[in-house]
Amino acid sequence: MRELIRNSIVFRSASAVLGVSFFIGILFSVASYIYFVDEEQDQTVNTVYDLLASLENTASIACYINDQNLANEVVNGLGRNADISQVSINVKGTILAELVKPTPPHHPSIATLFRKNINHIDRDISSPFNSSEKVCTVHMQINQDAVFEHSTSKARFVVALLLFQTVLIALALVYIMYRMVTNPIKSISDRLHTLLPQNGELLQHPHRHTGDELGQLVNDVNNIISDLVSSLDEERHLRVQHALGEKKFQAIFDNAETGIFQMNEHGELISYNQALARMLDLPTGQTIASHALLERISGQELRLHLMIHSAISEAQILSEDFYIELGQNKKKWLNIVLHAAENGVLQGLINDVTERKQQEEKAHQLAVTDHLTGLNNRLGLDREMARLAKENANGTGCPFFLLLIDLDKFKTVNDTYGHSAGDIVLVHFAKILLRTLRKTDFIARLGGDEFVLLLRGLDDLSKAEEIARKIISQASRRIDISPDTQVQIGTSIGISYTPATAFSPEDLLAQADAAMYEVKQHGRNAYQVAPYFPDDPAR
Ligand SMILES: Nc1nc2c(ncn2[C@@H]2O[C@H](COP(=O)(O)OP(=O)(O)OP(=O)(O)O)[C@@H](O)[C@H]2O)c(=O)[nH]1
Repeated sequence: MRELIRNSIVFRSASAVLGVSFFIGILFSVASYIYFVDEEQDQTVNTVYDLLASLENTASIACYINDQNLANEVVNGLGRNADISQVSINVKGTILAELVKPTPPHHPSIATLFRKNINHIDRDISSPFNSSEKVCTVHMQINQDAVFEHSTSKARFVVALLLFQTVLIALALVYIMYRMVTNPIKSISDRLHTLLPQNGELLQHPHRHTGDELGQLVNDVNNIISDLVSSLDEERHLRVQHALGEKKFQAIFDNAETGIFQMNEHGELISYNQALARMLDLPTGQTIASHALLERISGQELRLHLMIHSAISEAQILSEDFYIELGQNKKKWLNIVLHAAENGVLQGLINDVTERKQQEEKAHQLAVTDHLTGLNNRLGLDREMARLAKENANGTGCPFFLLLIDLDKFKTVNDTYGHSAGDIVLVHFAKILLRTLRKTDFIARLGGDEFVLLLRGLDDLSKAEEIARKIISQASRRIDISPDTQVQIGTSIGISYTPATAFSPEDLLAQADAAMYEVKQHGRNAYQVAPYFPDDPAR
């Protein structure tokens, strides 16, 4: 509390005014004191001279006629002056009259610094009849202490008056400052302490300060308060809106069927909703399974990291499908949509697209399947050949044999027994192929009675020839097209080969086709191996 008072503007301004006033007052008082002491001492000496002048004629007569009584009167007259301690009249070295007064002991003080050094006055007295003839000398000893005491008492009075005036002016100044400045400021400050702007309260103008600087200050503070209150109202309104938005988002986040998540730039989950936990088969609980997504898409992490990098660096919304396995026979396709939010945080959505993927797969399968035999069709072959060509070019492929098969005299079956009989033959032949080949081999019907086999991973021509022979043998057996009708067909096979190096699918097929054409030319129902030129740059 004492500290508060000491720091208050009222206390400090009053102290400053009083301090400055006293300093100036004391300065002027000291100057006035010195001046008055000096003046008074000069005045005293002048008075002594005046007194001597008034008695000079009497002294002149007393000396001239050598009248001791008259000289004593002059001496006593001069001696009545309190500032003279000793008077004597000397006539030609002889004292005619003398007065010596007892002097009190001298007490030195700091004030005596201003004392003038006037010891004595000697005055030559002229003859009453001839002013140029000196008849005697009057010697006066000055009582310096008396002169000084007399002078300082007057100066002290003046100084006291001056100090009193200073005190009065200082107090008046303090009072005026208190009434006009510090008290109004204090009342504004006290009001500000208890002001409740949210209740619409404003500062009041101090009494008689409406139009001056303090009035302006109050107006400005009120304007700031009003602006502040309206800003606070706006902010409160925004906060409410924000809270509502958050609630809505939280409801969507909790109840959405879509998985919603946040992840960091390393692919670690920061937060996710229930839908995502269900999709990834995560245990429900407080702990965030941060590595769950990376674990579930095992083997495709690089794709996710590339996606994260692009989302951040290109500020794009990216979408990709990922394949996950949740235990045995529980496979899912998830579509992940990702975009960078801020500070390396990414937001994303995950949808289960397993059904769509399955339909796509079905459609794809349908597109590459021969409807009659269930084998691959030409499109299927083209895609498979393109895939193998890419693998071989990348160095990740394998050698294989291509067998191009064309049934012999198939047209006759169609023409003799009808198209459906031809279909039975085609399906029968397809079954032979499926029976004869490994699961890893590829079988396609290009159309009509033309088939292609890809014996993958096979590097041994004798084995390819053995398979060709087996097919020819099995296909040559009679086929029942109805309980009482049988047909027999033959097969012509052209064989081409590629090692695990880059190859041209068209060339490989053309080589087999040429070999097969040779077989047709030379009696059919046999196989022919296309010549293999490992150094042929055209391969
Ligand atoms: N049944 C049936 N016949 C088809 C189908 N697609 C094409 N064909 C017929 O299959 C026949 C194939 O003709 P070719 O291979 O030229 O006749 P081919 O008698 O085998 O002659 P070579 O090969 O020289 O022995 C044509 O008659 C086509 O109409 C089909 O899906 N089903």
